[in-house]
Amino acid sequence: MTAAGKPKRLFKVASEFNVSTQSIVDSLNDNGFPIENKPNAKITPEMYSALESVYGEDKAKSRDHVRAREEYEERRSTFRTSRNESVTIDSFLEPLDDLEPADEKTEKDEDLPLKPADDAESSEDQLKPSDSETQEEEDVPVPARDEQREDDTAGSDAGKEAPEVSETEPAEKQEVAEDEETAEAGSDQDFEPEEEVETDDEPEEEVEPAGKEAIQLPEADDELDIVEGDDEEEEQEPHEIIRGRKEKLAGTRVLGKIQIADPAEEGKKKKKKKGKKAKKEETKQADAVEADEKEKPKKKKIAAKRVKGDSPAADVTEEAPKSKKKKKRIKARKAPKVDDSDVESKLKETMAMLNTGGSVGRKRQKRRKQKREEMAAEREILETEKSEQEQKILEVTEFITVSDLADLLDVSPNEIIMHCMNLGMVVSINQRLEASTIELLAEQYDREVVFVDAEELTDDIEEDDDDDPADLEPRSPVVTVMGHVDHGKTSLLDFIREAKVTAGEAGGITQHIGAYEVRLPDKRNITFLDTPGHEAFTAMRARGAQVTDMVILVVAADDAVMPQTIEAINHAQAGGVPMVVAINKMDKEGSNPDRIKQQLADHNVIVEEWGGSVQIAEVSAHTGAGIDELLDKVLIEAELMELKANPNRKASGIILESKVDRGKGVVSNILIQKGTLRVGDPFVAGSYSGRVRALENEFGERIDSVGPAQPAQLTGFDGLPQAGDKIVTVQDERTAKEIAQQRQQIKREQSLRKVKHVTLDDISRRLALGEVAELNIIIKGDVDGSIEALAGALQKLSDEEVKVNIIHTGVGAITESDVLLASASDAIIIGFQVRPSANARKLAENEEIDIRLFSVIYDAVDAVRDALEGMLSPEVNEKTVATLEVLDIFKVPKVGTVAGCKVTDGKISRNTKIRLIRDGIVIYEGELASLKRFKDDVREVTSGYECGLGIKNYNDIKVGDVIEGYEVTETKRKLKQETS
Ligand SMILES: Nc1nc2c(ncn2[C@@H]2O[C@H](COP(=O)(O)OP(=O)(O)OP(=O)(O)O)[C@@H](O)[C@H]2O)c(=O)[nH]1
Repeated sequence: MTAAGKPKRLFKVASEFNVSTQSIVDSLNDNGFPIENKPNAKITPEMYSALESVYGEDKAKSRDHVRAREEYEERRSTFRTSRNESVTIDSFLEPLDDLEPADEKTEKDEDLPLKPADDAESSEDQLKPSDSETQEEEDVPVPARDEQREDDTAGSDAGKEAPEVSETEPAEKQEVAEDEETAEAGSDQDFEPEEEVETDDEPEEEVEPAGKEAIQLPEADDELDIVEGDDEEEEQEPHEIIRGRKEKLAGTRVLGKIQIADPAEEGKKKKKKKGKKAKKEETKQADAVEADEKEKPKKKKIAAKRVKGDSPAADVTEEAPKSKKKKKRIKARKAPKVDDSDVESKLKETMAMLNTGGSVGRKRQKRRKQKREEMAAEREILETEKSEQEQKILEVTEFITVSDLADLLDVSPNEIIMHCMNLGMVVSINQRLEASTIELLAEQYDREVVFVDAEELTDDIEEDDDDDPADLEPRSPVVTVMGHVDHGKTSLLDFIREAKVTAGEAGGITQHIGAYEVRLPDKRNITFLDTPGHEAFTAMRARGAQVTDMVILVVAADDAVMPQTIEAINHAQAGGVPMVVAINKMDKEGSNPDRIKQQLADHNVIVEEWGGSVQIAEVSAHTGAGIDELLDKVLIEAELMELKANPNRKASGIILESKVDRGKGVVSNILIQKGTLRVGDPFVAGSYSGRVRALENEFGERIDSVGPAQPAQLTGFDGLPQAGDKIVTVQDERTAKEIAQQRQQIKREQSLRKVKHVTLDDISRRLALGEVAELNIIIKGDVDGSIEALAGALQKLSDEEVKVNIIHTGVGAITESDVLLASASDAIIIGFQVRPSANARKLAENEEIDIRLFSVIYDAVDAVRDALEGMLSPEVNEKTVATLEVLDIFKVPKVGTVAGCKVTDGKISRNTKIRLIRDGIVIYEGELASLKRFKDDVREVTSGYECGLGIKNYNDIKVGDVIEGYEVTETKRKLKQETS
C-alpha cells in the first residue's frame, strides 16, 4: 500500500496493520495528526505514511509470512494434486522412489531395530513381492534407453555401465538406504517369492556378520539383478513420509560395517533403483536432459543396474572400491529388448493389477479413493463457499442481535464481538446493533447489507402488492378538511355529515369512528376524515401514513388567507396532496371571495377561474349553499386522480384512532385502503396483533366486512395500536403474533435510539453519501420582511448537487405543527428572532428535529452554506439555562424598569445572557443590569424562586413576557465520520 490515494477508514487501517484503532489514534496523535477514535474516521495518505513508518516493518514481516505460507500451501497442493490426480504409472513410481519406503522403514526400524537375523529374514521377504516389478523391469526396454542416455553422458566406450558406475559413488548412501527400505518393506507376507529369488541363501549367511544391516551380500559372481522392494514398500501404509525418510537416512550411517561389501552388491542395489527409474524414463521420454541433472543419483543406480545386466564384470570392477554397499539378492537377468508397445501393455497390466488385486493395488486404491473423497469434499466446500459469496447481500432488520448477525454471517458470535471491540465497542452476545455498526461488521466479511424494515415483514405477507389492473375498482376519495381557526371546518364537516349521511340513515349518527362516508345521489361516495386541521394530517404523515387523497381548504369569505391557511397550504403541498378550496361563510355579509382568490394566488394557489388548476367552490356551512357543488368538484378531482383499489385481496389499512373501551376492550377506528377486512381475519397492526372480533359502522351497526376507502370501528386487538399504524391481515394468528413480537422488540430498540432526521451538521455527510439531494427548510421569523429575505437568500444556495426547498414559512413562534411538518418532510427549522414554544422544543427533541435560531440573516445563510459545502465551521451550541416569567413590573426612577419574575426553569445568574420573548418572538437580546432577591443583590436564582431584575439598556418589559437565559459555547468542529 502506498500513501498515495484515497483516504481510508480508521478501522480498515487498524486491521491492515493488525493493531487496535486506539493504537492507530495514539500513533497519529503522537505524529501530530489529531484524530478521534471513531471507526469511520478518515486516515489521509499523510497519516497513512506516518503509520507505515511506525508499523510498516511489522506489516512487511507479516506480509512475508503470509507469502511464505501461500507458497507452502501452493507447493503442497501441487504435490497433492499430482499425487492424487495422476493415474499413470509414473505417478505411482514417483512416490515409491521418493516417499513411500520411508514409511515402511519407519515402521520397520521401530519393530526390528537391531536384530540382524530378522533383518536378514525381512530382506528375504522383501524380495518376494518385488517379483512383478522385477519382471516388468526385465521385460521393459527402459533400461536400454537409460543406458543409452547415461552412456551418452558418460561418454564411455566400453558401454554405458562402466562410467555410470563410477558416478554412483555419491549415490551409494542413498541407494543403500533404499535398499534397506526395500528389505524392510519386503517383510510383507502377502507376496510369494518366485523366480526372482534365485539368489540362494548367501545373503542370509552374509547378513549375519553385517549385524543390523538388512542387506545381504551376494557373491561377486552372482549375476546382478535387483529385486525391487520399492513397490512392496508402497504396499505399506504410507504414514509420515518425511519422518520415515529421515530414519531411513539414519540407517545408512551404519554402512561403516559393510566393509566387506562386494562390488557386485552395489550393482544390485543400483539395479533395483534403476528398474524403477528406467520404467519411468521410458514413459517420459521428453525431458532427458532435465532428468539427467535431476536424477543423477538415480542414473547412477540405473547405470549400475545396466552394468549388471549387460556386463557384470565391468560393474564389479568399477564398484569394488566403493565397497560400503550391502549384499542383495540378485538375479541374473539380461535386459531384454523391449519396444514401446510392450511397455504400454505392461503398464496396463500393472495398472489393472493395481486396480483389481494384490495388496499393493488395494492399498493404493484405497489411498487414492481416500484422496479422491477428500478432494471431492474440498471441492464441495469450495462450491458452497462460492455460492455463498454470490449471495453477498445480507438482508437484515436494524437492531439485529450480535448472535443473529453471527448466524447470518456464519461466524461465531465471539468473532463479531471481537470485531466490535476493534471498532471500539464492547458488546454482548444478545446486544442489538445499530445500522451503522451492522454495515461496518458486514463489510469485514465482504457482505453488503440491505436493511429490511420490520414493517416490511408484513408487506411481504401481502400478496400481489402490485394488483393486476383488471382487478382494480374505483374507490372513494379520502378527504381532510383544513383551514384557519374559526373559518368553519367543523361546521362544514357537520353540515355534510348531517345533510348527506344522516339524511339517508334512520338512526342518525350514533358514534364517531374517525371518518365517515358521504353517499351522493349518483351513488358516488366521499370519505371524510373527521379530524380537521393540518396538524392531524401531518401527524399522520409523520407516522408514515398517507391517508388523505385530497384536502378541502376552508377559507372564510369574510376573513382572509390567514397564517394557518398558509400552513395548511404548505402542509398539503409538502404531502403532495391536491386541494379543493371551499370559500365558506358566503352567507355572511362582507364576504369577498375575490379577495380570497387573490390572496390564495399570492401563495401560489391559483384557482381554475384564474387560469390555475385548483378547483374552488363558494359555500356556506350554515345554509348549505354550494356544498353539492363542492362535493362534485371533489369527485371530479378524484376522477382525475383515478383512485382505484382491489377489494378482492387481503386487507390493509390505517389506524385512525385507538382507545380502550370498558366493555369492548381495545377499540380502533380504521380506514381500509386495499382489500376487504372481514370478521375473523387475523391481523397485525403496528406492534400488536389480533383477530377481527367485530366491525361496526358509524351508526353502531355490526357489519361483516369493510372495503377500500371505508372506515370502521374494529375490536379484537391484543394491545393499543397507535394512530397511523398500518393494519394488515395475515394468514393466521400465529404469524400475526410473531410479527407483532418482532416489531415490539425493534420498537423497544428504536425508542432507545431514535431515527435521526436531517440536520445541518450532517447534511454534508448525507450529501456525500448521496442520501439526500435536497434540503427542506421551514423558516419562522418575527416579521414577514426578514422571512422573505432569508428565504430568498437560502433558496439562492441551491446548486446542481443540492436543492434548497423552503417548504414553509411563517411569522411567530416555532410551533408543534412546524416540528411535525419538519418531521414529516425531513426538514430543518430556522427560527429568525423567534423561539420554539416549550411543547415544540420538547417535540423537536423527541423527533430529533434540528432547530436553528438566528438573529442575523447572514449568520443563517452562512450556516446553511457552510453545511452544504461541508465546511467545518466552529460548532456553536446554545443552551438555554433559565426561563423566567415576568409577573409584575416596577418603574423605578433613575433605574428604569424592574421586572418581578419567577424562575420557571433552570438557574439564572447575574451575568447570564438573556432574551426577552413576547408571544414567541424575541423582542430583545442583552444582559442583565441587576438581579435581586428582595432587596439584596444575588449572583444567581434557581428554579421556583422569585426575583427582581433589570435589563441593561432596555425598559419595555411587560407582564407575561418570558426571559430566557442562555449560554453559548463554541467548539471547534472535528472531522466527522465520513466515508472515503
Ligand atoms: N355565517 C356563517 N357562520 C359560519 C359558517 N361556518 C361556520 N360558521 C361559524 O364560524 C364559527 C367557527 O366555526 P367552526 O366550524 O367551529 O370553525 P373551525 O374552523 O372548525 O374552528 P376550529 O375548530 O376552532 O379550528 C362558528 O361560530 C360557526 O357557527 C358559515 O358558513 N356561515
